[in-house]
Amino acid sequence: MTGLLIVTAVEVEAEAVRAGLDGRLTVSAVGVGPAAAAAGTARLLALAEAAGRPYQGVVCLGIGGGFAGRINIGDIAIATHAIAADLGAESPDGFLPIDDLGFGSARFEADPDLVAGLRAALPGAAVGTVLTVSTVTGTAASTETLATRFPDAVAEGMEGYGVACAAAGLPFAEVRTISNVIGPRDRSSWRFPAALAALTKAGKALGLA
Ligand SMILES: O=C(O)c1cccc(C(=O)CC[C@H]2O[C@@H](n3cnc4c(=O)[nH]cnc43)[C@H](O)[C@@H]2O)c1
Repeated sequence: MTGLLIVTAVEVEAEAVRAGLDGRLTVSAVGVGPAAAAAGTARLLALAEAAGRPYQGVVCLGIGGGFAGRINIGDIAIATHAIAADLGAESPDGFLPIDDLGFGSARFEADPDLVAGLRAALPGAAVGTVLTVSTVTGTAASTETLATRFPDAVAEGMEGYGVACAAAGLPFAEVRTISNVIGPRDRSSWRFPAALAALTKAGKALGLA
């Protein structure tokens, strides 16, 4: 996969991806959350464009939470869609996404060619929707709500939708490696080494594909 910009939220994730890539693609940490990720990604794309070396696509890579029963810690998730799960309005009848409010869409489809390439390079990966949240899900009630609203969601992270917005029509993909089960907050149960090792594996696959 050539000409891709790979973005992560934090530097430790970027280092894990680079460890698999041998410097063949640019990997940059752009910040935590959809707003920081969108701004950071847009800046990198604009700089490359101004330098006459525009990127051909953007991949958001990082660790994430996984929905129990759908994916396991240390597994890799390839997004078919990046959906901003908390972008909209609450109502007595339930959550209203911005799609229903007439303000655009909370949902981006990942580029089918990039998804196909990733699936071929990472045959053991789970494939499904990856949610973008501004607040890490941390109660049983909100986990149940999200699992019901998004039956095909396998994982959540905090950047995918923002990166997709910044990509502004360029091919976009998102890959999450699972550090924790989504549910009642218990930071001691997060398995960073397993998720970072899976990021290195994903980086290697990207470099070879
Ligand atoms: O403390 C560490 O060693 C460490 C190593 C690598 C990454 C981190 C982060 O805190 C990364 C923050 C990043 O993680 C994503 N994430 C992970 N789990 C979830 C989740 O359950 N729900 C939402 N996001 C999650 C997220 O994209 C953050 O940007 C720490």
